[in-house]
Amino acid sequence: MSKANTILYLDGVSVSFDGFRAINNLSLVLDKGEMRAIIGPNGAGKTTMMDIVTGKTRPDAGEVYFDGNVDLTRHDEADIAMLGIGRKFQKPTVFENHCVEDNLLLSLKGPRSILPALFSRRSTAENKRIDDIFDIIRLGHRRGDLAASLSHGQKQWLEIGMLLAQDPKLLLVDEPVAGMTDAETEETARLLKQIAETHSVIVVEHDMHFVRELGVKVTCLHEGSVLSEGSLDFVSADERVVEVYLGR
Ligand SMILES: Nc1ncnc2c1ncn2[C@@H]1O[C@H](COP(=O)(O)OP(=O)(O)OP(=O)(O)O)[C@@H](O)[C@H]1O
Repeated sequence: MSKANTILYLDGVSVSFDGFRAINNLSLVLDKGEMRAIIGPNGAGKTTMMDIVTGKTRPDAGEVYFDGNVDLTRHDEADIAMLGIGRKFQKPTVFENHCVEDNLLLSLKGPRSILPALFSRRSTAENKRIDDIFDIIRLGHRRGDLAASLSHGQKQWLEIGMLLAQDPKLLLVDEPVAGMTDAETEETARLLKQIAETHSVIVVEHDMHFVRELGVKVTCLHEGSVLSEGSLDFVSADERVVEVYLGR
């Protein structure tokens, strides 16, 4: 298959830990600009797949390409972040003792140290970037408030904003709605759809209501490989998916 229009291309990827195959001949392709939801039972390999993409774990076998022709197996974690892959872990890790706006400023892409980031005059372009991100993460009215005062859901949105500040081409988002209220969950689906208009996104989630709201192609992983892939309706009607995951 051609890698030309892909943002992520995994083929025949395997990795074992102490003889246990966590990822087993995994092939997964994401087109440029696509948002994909990844589902699957605990231990299916979702986190390990993202560890491979971000360079945290090296595959034992297989091809891992980013943005067409960049061989990610030849790059380390720091390189891969610079190349334009941003990852958001499940638990929010914002700078609690800084205000919301400073959290975004500290994350803006480019060589900067903390003090100049906070105290130097900002360029018009930087101000525009920050305003645009505030529009997406729905926190413009909380700019000056301490990050510690945000709700759990708002902290997740702020961290998504911090990811956007690094200007990634591909965002990997791990269980963003765990612990959110229903209203926050629905808003998060809208927010990610907005982000997906200009970025490629992979979202790992167990919340099927949220996955339905996203309205994107779904990949169900099981035992380190793709068990089923297609629309949510297609995947949820797959008896194997019901057996190992949805029916539980
Ligand atoms: N560093 C490691 N050393 C040993 N085993 C590991 C390591 N990382 C993952 N595994 C094992 O690999 C398998 C896949 O784990 P992984 O965390 O990728 O699954 P997951 O789909 O993300 O699950 P969850 O939904 O619970 O987060 C599990 O059986 C796990 O115990």
